Amino acid sequence: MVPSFDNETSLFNFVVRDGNGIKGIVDSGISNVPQPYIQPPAEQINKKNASSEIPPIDLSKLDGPEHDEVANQIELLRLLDSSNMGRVLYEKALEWKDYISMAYTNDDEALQQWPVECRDVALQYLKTSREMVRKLLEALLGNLGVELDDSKIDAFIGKKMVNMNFYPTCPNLELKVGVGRHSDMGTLTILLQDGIGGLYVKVPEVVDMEKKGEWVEIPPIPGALVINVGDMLQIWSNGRYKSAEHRVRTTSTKSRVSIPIFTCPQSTQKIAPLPQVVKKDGIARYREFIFSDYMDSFFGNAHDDKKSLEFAKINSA
Ligand SMILES: O=C(O)CCC(=O)C(=O)O
Ligand SMILES: [Fe+2]
Repeated sequence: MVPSFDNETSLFNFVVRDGNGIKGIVDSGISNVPQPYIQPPAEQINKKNASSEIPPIDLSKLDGPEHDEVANQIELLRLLDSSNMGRVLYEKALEWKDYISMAYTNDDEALQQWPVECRDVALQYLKTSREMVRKLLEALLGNLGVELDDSKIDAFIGKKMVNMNFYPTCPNLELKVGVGRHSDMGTLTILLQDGIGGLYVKVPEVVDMEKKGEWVEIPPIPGALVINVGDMLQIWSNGRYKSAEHRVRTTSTKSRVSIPIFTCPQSTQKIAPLPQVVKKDGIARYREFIFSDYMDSFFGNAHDDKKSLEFAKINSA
């Protein structure tokens, strides 16, 4: 039976006290991680080799004389980037995290339906980020020669979701559990992480960069947000922006919190590479489809090597 979360402690009691979440399992005093949560050896992160040299970008400079330079840095993100919205099934291992997903349609509904413990702060975070997301999208599309105006914005980010992720400590198997590799499905993901670390991005094989094909850590930087380009932006850009594969490692000593905002199109939105880009490229690398069909395919398959994008790829392109 689905429990009802209608007071300030019922959600906590269900997940933690009654042991239905990962934190509940850990608090019950287990000494071994249950098998379904252990990533297969090939998927485990070797922390020693995973390093990071990715500098943060100061987005406030988009409004000043350094606009072009910063827009170019954002352009570089296409090499590294990527929304999953509730990926649970079909992974190689279950995720070592407790999380809630709060889908946003309007303020009234959010205030009615989101958990009372966090709805105000989550709504404030969503609203505070709105202008920044818009500027970012403007810069990214501007780099492709596409102008973003109010009439178009919903086609790109008409739907939003705030998640709150809690990764409890993992008793005895450091580095072996977490969140498996995936690219986010939507347009842009705005990720706030605490100071613990453990987020890794894979540098694509196809770029001329020193660490190509390697997993690099995206260390927490106070005051910085991580921006992931999602699969939809890869498709709209006809493959110029790459949605990044990323994954999360948990540790045996410190729990971790992250709060992504996923932005994506409405489920009925038609998606296809932007005509301006196809014209320049002389070829469309992805076919047209409806976003809900992409979601079905995304959630129905494991996320190796960004296979989710195969759904839309034109193989002869
Ligand atoms: O916790 C993180 O840093 C990333 C979480 C993530 O990738 C996701 O929820 O899609
Ligand atoms: Fe993600």
